[in-house]
Amino acid sequence: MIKLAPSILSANFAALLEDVLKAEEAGAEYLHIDVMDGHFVPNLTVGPLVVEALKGRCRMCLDVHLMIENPDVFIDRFIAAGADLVTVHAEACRHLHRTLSTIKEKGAKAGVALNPATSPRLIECILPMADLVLLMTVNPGFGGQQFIPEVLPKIRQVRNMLDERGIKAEIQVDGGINASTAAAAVEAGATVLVAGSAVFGSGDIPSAIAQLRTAAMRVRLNDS
Ligand SMILES: O=C(CO)[C@H](O)[C@H](O)COP(=O)(O)O
Ligand SMILES: [Fe+2]
Repeated sequence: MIKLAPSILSANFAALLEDVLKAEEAGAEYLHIDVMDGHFVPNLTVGPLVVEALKGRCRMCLDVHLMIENPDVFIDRFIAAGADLVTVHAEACRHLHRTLSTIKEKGAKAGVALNPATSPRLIECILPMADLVLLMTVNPGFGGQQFIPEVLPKIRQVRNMLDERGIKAEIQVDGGINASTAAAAVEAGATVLVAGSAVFGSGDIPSAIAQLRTAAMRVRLNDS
């Protein structure tokens, strides 16, 4: 089953809960919250207050994507605010094993993210402790960018690494995902699709979610 993770990066922040509930009613399983610090990426977004404001107001998995330096400093606060899943960038962690352990000890699921230029070999040793591997399909920092097709072989590579080791972690793809690019990502092995502009920027949230679901399911039906 493919899961959909609309990213609030493209939502209407003046009516955030309304947009979020539309996505939930349309069947989205995760709510993707992009956290940027102006250092790891050249943009600033939201912090734990926004997670806290949404906690208990929707049933979707609160999926926090930390694009920040020194994520260890903030992990506690995001989990206390209600994050169900916390994803850190391998490129931002000096002691990735320790960081993932901390996330799990504090009671959240642990995800590890890789930029388009980073090799999956970097995370080979910690794969057994990851609940999710996020493969960026754009360079992180902004919504509305074009999907980078060169990441597709990397999705396949991570799919094989997980399958060979019998690890059940999800593979999440993030950046430039829409009804046209979703199929290739799912075909390569992705199981969770993040989409910001294609959902919240579409003007019709339920129809955008339905289109993504159809695109993903078509691949699965062709496979079976
Ligand atoms: O992490 C991100 C950017 O760094 C966002 O989750 C991603 O870009 C979603 O936006 P879009 O679907 O519009 O590309
Ligand atoms: Fe993201």
